Amino acid sequence: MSGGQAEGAALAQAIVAAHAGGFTGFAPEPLPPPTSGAPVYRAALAAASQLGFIAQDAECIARAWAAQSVRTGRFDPAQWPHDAQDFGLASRASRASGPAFAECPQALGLYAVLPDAEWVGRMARAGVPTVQLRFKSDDRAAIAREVRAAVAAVQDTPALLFINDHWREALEAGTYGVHLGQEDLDALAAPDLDTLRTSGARLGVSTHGYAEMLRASQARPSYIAMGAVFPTTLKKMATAPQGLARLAAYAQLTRGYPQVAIGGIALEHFPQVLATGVGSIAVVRALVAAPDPEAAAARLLQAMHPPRAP
Ligand SMILES: Cc1ncc(COP(=O)(O)OP(=O)(O)O)c(N)n1
Ligand SMILES: Cc1ncsc1CCOP(=O)(O)O
Ligand SMILES: [Mg+2]
Repeated sequence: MSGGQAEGAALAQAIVAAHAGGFTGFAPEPLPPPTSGAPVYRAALAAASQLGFIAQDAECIARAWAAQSVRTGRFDPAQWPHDAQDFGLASRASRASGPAFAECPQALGLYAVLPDAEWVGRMARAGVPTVQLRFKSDDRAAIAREVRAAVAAVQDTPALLFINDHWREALEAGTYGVHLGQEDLDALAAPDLDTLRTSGARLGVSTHGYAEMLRASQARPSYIAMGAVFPTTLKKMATAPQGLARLAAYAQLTRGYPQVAIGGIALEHFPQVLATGVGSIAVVRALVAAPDPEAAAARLLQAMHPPRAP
């Protein structure tokens, strides 16, 4: 090992030593091919891989760490990068990153993701402030019907309605917003994204790690969803559950956006999830699999807004 390599390995070990206690529970990932020779970049790439970040996220972390050390003029292994500029995360506030989607509340509160319009109406009437129709079907007529029924179901309630996947039907029905996954966003042609944005509909985007957050920010959506935080049986996830420490890091990075945490979140997790700073928690099974969904909604709403200590 050359002197330079030994120095790089020592820097990487210093980062791992400073953060292994926080980012626990992930097996090391293979070291991806480096795209820069900068010593801090290389050390951070090795450290992030050792801490279990997948290649595309390790690359983002390494680049951010190098940018941070240039910006601050020093390298501190304890200072995990959190600055949006160091990551190249597009800001919602700055017009320099392009036009943004319409705003939604910074804190969307309890967010119920629901399989059909009947559930949407039921949870809206139970006082859930944000609801999503996640109706999985290839039948265009059935989709349009269900979207219209969901719009009607929230009409006499203050609930904000997002439609998952079916953005054209959502626009036709004039819903408050649309939720898209990364693949949906990638598949959307630029003119369609413009149509969606100029319609005034809010856009939420799913993310599962740093690289997807940077990608999502390019669209300057109304909110960024992050997960899965914990294991979920509802959906096959391509990435491991991210856990609370990563969620806290993601929330810090994306604090210019309203944030939604999702995935395996149950009542008992609410205090720790809220402590990461996210303004919204999305759940499926905690409501639809509950023996009494209205009572479950009341408990989750209370956990979302715990009374302050006197
Ligand atoms: C609030 C919220 N976050 C994430 C998702 C997941 O959406 P997506 O990635 O589009 O996956 P499907 O739900 O379509 O399977 C969501 N629906 N809501
Ligand atoms: C749709 C979706 N996207 C990421 S996790 C998830 C499912 C969340 O369901 P649950 O709250 O029951 O784990
Ligand atoms: Mg989807």
